[in-house]
Amino acid sequence: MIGPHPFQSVGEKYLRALREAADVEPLIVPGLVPAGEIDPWLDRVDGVFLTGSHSNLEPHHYGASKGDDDFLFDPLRDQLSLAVIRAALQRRLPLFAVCRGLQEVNVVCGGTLLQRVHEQPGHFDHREDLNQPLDQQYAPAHKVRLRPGSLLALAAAKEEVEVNSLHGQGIDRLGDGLQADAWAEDGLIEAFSLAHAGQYCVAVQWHPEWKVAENPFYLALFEQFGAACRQFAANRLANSSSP
Ligand SMILES: N[C@@H](CCC(=O)NCCCC(=O)O)C(=O)O
Repeated sequence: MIGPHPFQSVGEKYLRALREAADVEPLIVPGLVPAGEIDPWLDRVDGVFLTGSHSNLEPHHYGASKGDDDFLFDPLRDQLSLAVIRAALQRRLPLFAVCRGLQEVNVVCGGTLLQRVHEQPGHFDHREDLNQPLDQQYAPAHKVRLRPGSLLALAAAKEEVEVNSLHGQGIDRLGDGLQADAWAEDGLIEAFSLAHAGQYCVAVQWHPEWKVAENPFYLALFEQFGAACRQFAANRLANSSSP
């Protein structure tokens, strides 16, 4: 809501990272597009990027009940994202998911979420301090261990990196066909990819779009996504011109 009017918006930092780091041109799909009408949009793109959001997935999407928290929900986002993810997986479209986006892909693949990670025994608080300036909120917050051989480990050129952390929810059960690629020190899965190698799909719980040009690891993640989109576009062209 901006004043009395509802708006649909996307954070500029995501658009900058896509244009300046991935070197792709973002197209913003309105949340009003019904799930059954996304095909014409997906026919025109070479990849899908899912942003973060302060809102949470409605728990019924993963068989859980709403707690008594005053969580912010966004059913339009839910219905659009979940439909786009299903179609992107079916089309083998490159898929890069950040924070809420990771949670959405996990749920589409049959996984579940912890609604309050900080209340789980053995987990620490992964939320940002909203009273701090943005540079502090998006500063490196904890280490993650990267799966050897993963695209993340390739991007980092090492097996442990520090990442920012701005989320109250997280992966409980990892979805079918997904492989964990990063773990926080408290064991929380912080990133995953598809277990099969036939499609670029990287989902991370942190925010690599933040000042992406100043962080070689974050930059490499967007460059990988941009390369995957261009490969998809080249394959599409080759298939369309082959007899
Ligand atoms: N609401 C979910 C996901 C958190 C998230 O995506 N935060 C993004 C903050 C704003 C932004 O940078 O886009 C959770 O709390 O786990």
